[in-house]
Amino acid sequence: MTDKLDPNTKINVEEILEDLENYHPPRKGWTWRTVPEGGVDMAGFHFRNMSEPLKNSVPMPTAKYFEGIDPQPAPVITSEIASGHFEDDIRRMRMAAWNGADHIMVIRTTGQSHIDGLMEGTPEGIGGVPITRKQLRASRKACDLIEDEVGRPINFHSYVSGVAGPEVAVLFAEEGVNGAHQDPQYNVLYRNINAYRSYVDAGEAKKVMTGARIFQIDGAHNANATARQGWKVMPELMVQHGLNSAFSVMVGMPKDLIGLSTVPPSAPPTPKLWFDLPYAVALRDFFSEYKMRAQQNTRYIESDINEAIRLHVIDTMISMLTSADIQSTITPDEGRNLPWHYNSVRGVQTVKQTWAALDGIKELLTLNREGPLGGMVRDLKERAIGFLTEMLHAGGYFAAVEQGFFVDSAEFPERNHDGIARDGDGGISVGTVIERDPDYLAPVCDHFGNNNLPAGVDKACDLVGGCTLCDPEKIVYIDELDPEDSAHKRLERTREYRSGNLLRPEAEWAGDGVALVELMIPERAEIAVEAALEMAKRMGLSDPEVVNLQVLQPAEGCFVEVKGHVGFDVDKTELTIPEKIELLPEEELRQFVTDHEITVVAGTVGEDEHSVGMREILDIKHGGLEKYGVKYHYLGTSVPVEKMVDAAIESGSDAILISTVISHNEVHRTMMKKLAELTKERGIRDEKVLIAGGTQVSRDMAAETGLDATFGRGTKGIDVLDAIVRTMRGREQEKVG
Ligand SMILES: Cc1ncc(COP(=O)(O)O)c(/C=N/CCC[C@H](N)C(=O)O)c1O
Repeated sequence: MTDKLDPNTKINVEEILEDLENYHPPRKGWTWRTVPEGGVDMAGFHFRNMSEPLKNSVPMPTAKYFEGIDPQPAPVITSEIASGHFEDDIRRMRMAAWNGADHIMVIRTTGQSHIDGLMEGTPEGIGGVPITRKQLRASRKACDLIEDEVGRPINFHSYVSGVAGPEVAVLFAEEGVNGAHQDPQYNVLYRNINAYRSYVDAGEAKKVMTGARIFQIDGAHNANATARQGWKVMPELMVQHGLNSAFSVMVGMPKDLIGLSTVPPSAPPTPKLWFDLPYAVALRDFFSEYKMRAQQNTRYIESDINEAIRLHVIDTMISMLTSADIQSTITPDEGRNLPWHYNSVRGVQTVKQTWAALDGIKELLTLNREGPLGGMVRDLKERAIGFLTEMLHAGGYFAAVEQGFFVDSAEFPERNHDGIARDGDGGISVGTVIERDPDYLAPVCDHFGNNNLPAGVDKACDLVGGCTLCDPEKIVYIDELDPEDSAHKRLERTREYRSGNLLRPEAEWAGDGVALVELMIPERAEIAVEAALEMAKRMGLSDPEVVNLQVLQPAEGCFVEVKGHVGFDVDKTELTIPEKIELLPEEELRQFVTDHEITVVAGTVGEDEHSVGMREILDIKHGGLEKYGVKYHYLGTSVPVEKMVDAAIESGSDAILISTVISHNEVHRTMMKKLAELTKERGIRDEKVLIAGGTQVSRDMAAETGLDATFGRGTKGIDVLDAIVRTMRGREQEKVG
């Protein structure tokens, strides 16, 4: 079994699944990032809100301008995964971790809350992953390898809720799950599980989670997502946070394990900050002793990924203006499909980029609590306290639930009386709370409520020689219940696409063949949809589906995104992979230019009037040679090759750059060969670097035409400079011998 991942080798999922019956997690409990007191310094930049950098990671694309740095925000960053195939998600966890996530949160399969026992094996999930012992062991085992590879612990997370809540909590404690949602209000309000049963179960679950130091996230975010107008439930959200936190403390959970799941509740086009900032401030005023798990808005995201990303940037900014111990991401495509792995990465990048951009913001800006913000904060607090007070007058929590206090569409104290009411004598599992006998005794640890331990017994499980929470060897491991509906069967089907030679695009599952096409259709929406589907079909995409349409102007046209499946495989052994050109570091190129005062002569040769390409190579505007200090003499277009050579001699230039776009009758080759021959005739071939470029020119033409380097489409100034420097340096080294 590999005990270390190689960054250049795909993770071996089959190997992860081996010997799981003997796997036990190397540690239990939640881990926070290491945040150096004095900040973090990278590439000459000082960061104030960052944690230790990673050993291996994928920096942002623009990091290449800043020595490739990849600063890591101080808070834990969450990536949420829900695909139904945990075996495919293991690779996605690795991608998320390399992009900066250290909290992998796995959504459970649809309806798992209503299953009154533990699921076993590795069946396929819908909208999420069946959380089972085998799946947890495989995922945690993969996270062990991935955290070692990136150089930072990973918190694996799922959900404790539903009628099997306590059993799931024990399973998580046994298997080293590091974080879990646990909030009895979730059962009551969103799964209609009997309220009394939910709180008794929650007591047990919280006790067990505490024993294993599993970090708890509450469920208040669900009210944001469920309420008709997300910002109207702000007073209630603070009450919901309070109820779960207070109950958790009563059960014995330490406050450093209690996380408030807070979502900035509104979104543009409303004046978002006037709702979300006062709320964020009021919440942190009330609950300063607890941990803040800031989420991003999931209620007001539609099918446009860019709109979602912009919203999430603002949500992240609100975290930075207030505080976040965990900054959770919502994949920007959650408003249109189950999260695709490259969108999970985009979600993490949103936090990384925003955090770096606004690093230290609280040292530059202070929240003006003397202005309207102070009043709005106070108003929210008063409303929350009023809500709680009215609950007491109504007869307490369970009575308030029965009266529909929660998720009412009005902002308390206004009421529309359309909240979620739950009958204390109703709901799933009603009447299943059984009072314990006075002499009740269970020989298990971390057990909630009265457990009459005999005198002199410190640990309950001493009575039976250890329980599964203390002695993992006592855990009964069930491998598969249905070998046909298992990860192994699915892995057989996808092996060629994961470790063989066949390639298909994928978005969610290995080999799913999903591709996304972006089109601008110059027509009104109802026509644009049908046209886009027809075009996707003709491109060979099967089951095409429009996943996003943005009207650019009702008559002029629409931007349309179409998802579909490709029906072919690409065999990678049949691909010609060009050798990778490693450019010299930019600073090295600049220094060489300075030391040698490099000058070039440039022009378009023959009867050829194309000038744009050469200008792009020369001018500073798009990263031309000028950007690196190179001086140039530009001779224009339709320049005779003789004139280029004369000019190079007269000016003492180091290089001659010719552009030759026209290629009928191979005239571009003729021009290139002529330049090489002419410099030889004039006895200056080894003094000048000879370079040609053009739309029909390719890199391998240099050898056949006798030039030093030749370039085709997409060439940048730095590519040409790299060739000049390498050629000149090579000649210098030859001279030295
Ligand atoms: C407090 C609580 N308990 C259980 C479950 C899961 O319950 P089931 O297995 O779907 O019945 C949830 C789910 N939350 C929705 C997604 C998470 C959200 N996007 C987040 O990032 O926090 C929950 O909130």
